[in-house]
Amino acid sequence: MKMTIRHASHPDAVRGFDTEELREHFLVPTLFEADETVMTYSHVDRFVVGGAMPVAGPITLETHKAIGSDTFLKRRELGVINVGGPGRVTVDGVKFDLDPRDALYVAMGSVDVRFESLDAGQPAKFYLNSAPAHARFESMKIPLSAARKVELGDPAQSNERTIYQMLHPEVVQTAQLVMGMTVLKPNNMWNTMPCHVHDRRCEVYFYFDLAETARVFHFMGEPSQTRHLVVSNEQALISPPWSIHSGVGTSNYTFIWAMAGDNQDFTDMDMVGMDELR
Ligand SMILES: O=C(O)C(=O)C[C@H](O)C(=O)CO
Ligand SMILES: [Zn+2]
Repeated sequence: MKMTIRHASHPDAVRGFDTEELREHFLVPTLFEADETVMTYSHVDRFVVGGAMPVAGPITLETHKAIGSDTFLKRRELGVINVGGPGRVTVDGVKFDLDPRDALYVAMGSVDVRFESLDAGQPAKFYLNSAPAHARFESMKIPLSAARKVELGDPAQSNERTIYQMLHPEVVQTAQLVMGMTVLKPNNMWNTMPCHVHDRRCEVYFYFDLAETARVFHFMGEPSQTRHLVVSNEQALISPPWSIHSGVGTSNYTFIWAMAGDNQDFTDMDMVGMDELR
């Protein structure tokens, strides 16, 4: 396992960051390496974001000193969404086959977690989000078709999109993880604008379905001090609770969002008026 540690940042400090510092603190540039688990541990809500891409054989979820337990999920829960070819996750001997875009919730206390691809020519890419848990719920597969679907946006604002709420209290019980996927329709480039902050939860974004030369300009920062990160395909970023999170692409794209914190209420957002943005 490869592990990078990120510390939490105070908004007053971030005001002075240049482009490189912003990227070092908030962008997660690499998630998928063949036959590796690549993880970033953030001290924002102790959120772990990572990827597992099994090619030559299965990958086992290992623990790390940062996790502080003899198994990764002893005091944590895990959300998985497959963004590659067909794959399988085996949790303590129970097999969950995940087609592209399917999700899996893995319960706290699960010990033996293995990731494998079902077609070596088209490896699975398991995008991983983990947060501390206080109780064990049941591991459960959430096929894309079982997600709670919300249609949003307007072609006049270039933001028509479908939100698939996958790890959501109305779909599966979790301790704190909330997770899903937003698919922008063709010719629609904006997500989450008008924007919001939600101080009760952090949010982690993972952008994909982008061509090699396409980019998303992800907006962050305090409403009165906005900054941006230029994001390529299959990169993630950590959005601290005090930050807006919104983006515009050079083409349409898909992203996975995940939240952890004091509540699981998707609608608990503090909307930011357009006249507040600077
Ligand atoms: O497209 C959107 O709008 C979203 O996907 C919103 C995010 O899920 C979000 O910010 C939830 O807090
Ligand atoms: Zn949000």
